[in-house]
Amino acid sequence: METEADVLEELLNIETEIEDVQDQIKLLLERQEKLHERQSELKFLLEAYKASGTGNSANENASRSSSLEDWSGSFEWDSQADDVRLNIFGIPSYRQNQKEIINAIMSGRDVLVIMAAGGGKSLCYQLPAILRDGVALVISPLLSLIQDQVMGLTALGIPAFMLTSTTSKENEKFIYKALEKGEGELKILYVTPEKISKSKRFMSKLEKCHNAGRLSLISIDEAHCCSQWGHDFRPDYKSLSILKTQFSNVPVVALTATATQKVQYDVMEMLRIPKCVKFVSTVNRPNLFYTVRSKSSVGKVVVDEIAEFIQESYSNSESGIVYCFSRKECEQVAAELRERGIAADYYHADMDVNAREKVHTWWSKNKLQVIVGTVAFGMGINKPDVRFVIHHSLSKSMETYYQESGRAGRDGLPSECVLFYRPADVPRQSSMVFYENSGLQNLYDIVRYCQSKRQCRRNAFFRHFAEPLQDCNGMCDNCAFLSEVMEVDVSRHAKVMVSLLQDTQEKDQRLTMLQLVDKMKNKKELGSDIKKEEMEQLVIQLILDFVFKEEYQHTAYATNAYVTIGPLANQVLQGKKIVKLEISSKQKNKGDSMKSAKHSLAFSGLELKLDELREKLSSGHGGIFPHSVLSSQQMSMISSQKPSSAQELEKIIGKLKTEKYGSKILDEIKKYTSSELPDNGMLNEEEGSRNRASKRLKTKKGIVVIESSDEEL
Ligand SMILES: Nc1ncnc2c1ncn2[C@@H]1O[C@H](COP(=O)(O)OP(=O)(O)OP(=O)(O)O)[C@@H](O)[C@H]1O
Ligand SMILES: [Mg+2]
Repeated sequence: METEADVLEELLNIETEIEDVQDQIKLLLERQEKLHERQSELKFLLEAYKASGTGNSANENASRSSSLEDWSGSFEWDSQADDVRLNIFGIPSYRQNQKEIINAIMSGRDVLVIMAAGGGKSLCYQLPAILRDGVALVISPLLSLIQDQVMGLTALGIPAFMLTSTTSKENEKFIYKALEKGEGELKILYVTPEKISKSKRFMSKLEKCHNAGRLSLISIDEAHCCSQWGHDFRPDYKSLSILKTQFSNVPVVALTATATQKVQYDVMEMLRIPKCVKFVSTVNRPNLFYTVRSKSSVGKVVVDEIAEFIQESYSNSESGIVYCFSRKECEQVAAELRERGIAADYYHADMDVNAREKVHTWWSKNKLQVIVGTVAFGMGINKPDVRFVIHHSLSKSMETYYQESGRAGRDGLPSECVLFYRPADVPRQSSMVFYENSGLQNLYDIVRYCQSKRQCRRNAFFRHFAEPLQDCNGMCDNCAFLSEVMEVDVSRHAKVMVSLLQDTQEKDQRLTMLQLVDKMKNKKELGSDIKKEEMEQLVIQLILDFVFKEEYQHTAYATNAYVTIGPLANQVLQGKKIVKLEISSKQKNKGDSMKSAKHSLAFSGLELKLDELREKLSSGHGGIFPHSVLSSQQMSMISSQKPSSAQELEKIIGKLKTEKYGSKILDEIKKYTSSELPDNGMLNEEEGSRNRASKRLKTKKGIVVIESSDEEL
């Protein structure tokens, strides 16, 4: 006979099972949504393959243009464009897609450019701005970006101005006159989007300029700011739709470093350029070496490791960035790096604008080696020769990590991106992002990237941005050290962990990740075959696998993250789910990964001399940035070709720079070559490059040759 108690028990069991099933349904629905998203991305890719008619070569398709028109052919402006490229910009050849984009703009078409950070988007609109008659309007979101650009263009002798809150009355008058009456020399005018949305006066002058046929093109930089789906939405970008409405015959060029399909459509719609020619270059940055290093739980040890890395690999003050989680952490890490002899300072949103600008400028002028920043140190960074970006803590998504790490190596030279990861940083981040739309999903994507010791880091980016896979060329830690990883079956540990958590929950108690790991240590039956760090890694693995989930509770001071039972916990208990953990058999940390990536990172003796010279010249030319005088690439070309006449030098840096700095550069080359040892061409020891020569020898072993040149960027 069934008693009331029996019925009650069965009812309770059924209710628990229903909850369990509901959790699983939710999970499956989420999975279905992700699959749908991926399905549409793949369909798009397939279309792109078909449209380009190039079969299935990933590399060919890494660069896609949505139009069938051929923009790489000959055009009437070719020779003039080549002349401006070399003799004004000092750029010896085009990079991937630049020529085609320039041709499309010159033909009067609207254009959407998706090109990785440092790919060379600026040239794509600056060169047509010079070739076309009239004034080009450039909209850029940040004052600091605008200032850098105007300063760089002015140094090249290009009449570029900005109209912002910092513009003098005199310059404002000049600009308005130039717009209204075509008086004075003005080729490129930079404004922030607020100028378009808020200044009627400006808009009326712009209309006059357009009516007189003098508005040559409109360029919208960092165009992802238009979209709410982008990572940096700016409401003022919305008002830019007026530009195409008012000036329908003027070509609009929208440029951004990353944009998912959704963002691309949004940008096209927002800017009213549905028929634009779209140029999508690969997200691949072949010159970046990606590494994830395991992070100690002791703060001082982490800073020691960062300092050691910088001092070992970048002892000549090559620039870098260290990203931290919080403002307090930034200040602390900067101070500790300074204590260890590294010229570092911090940058975050709590500082006043002047202090921030000062730190940024010092760093841009190589007077400070490292900026320790929060995410606030973001879009305005224009420095091309950042050699390393270190993440002291986890980023909140793959997209932000791609952006932040992508600030390294914008000049195309080998650079490193190192992320210090420890599982305990996950709840720290998740308690900040869990309330954001897809916040946890995005975070778990980057956590998967960090936890993996096998998957190519680069491939993770290709997958994320729905791009065909390309070769990594050994340019990530996992590709370089694959053989040192074992997969260990930890199902037994997972089972114990699940039951432990279930018991705790039944007692109405909660556990954080670290508390759970602590309790696991007391489980005698497991012995000590997996270490504490691996146990932490396992908890995160189980969260990623839906065996556990995170839950949050607000206190007066913080939001705490707890680990609770997830929808697939029963599968582990019933032995239906095998849990595996990737464990390194050897510490691959101690910088060996970096060494394999080193590829002539160090300047040679002559480059070092040129570096000193550009430093001097830049302060003598109104304090422009050293890289505006000579880029790292130009220094390297000069040092290998050693031109001995102005004509030879011109072929590398163009006429304008040769006229300005040529005699000093040639003097430096002459001085240097006459001090070289006559017999074997080895460096004079005294010239010996502050350790660089010996460092070169040390790092020459195991060089990974990056086959890409500029063309592949
Ligand atoms: N064809 C080229 N050859 C050599 N260097 C180039 C070429 N085109 C651009 N550069 C250099 O590359 C660096 C990056 O260019 P640019 O600032 O235009 O990048 P970007 O695509 O706008 O990147 P971001 O998204 O970070 O703003 C600059 O120093 C620029 O002078
Ligand atoms: Mg740019």
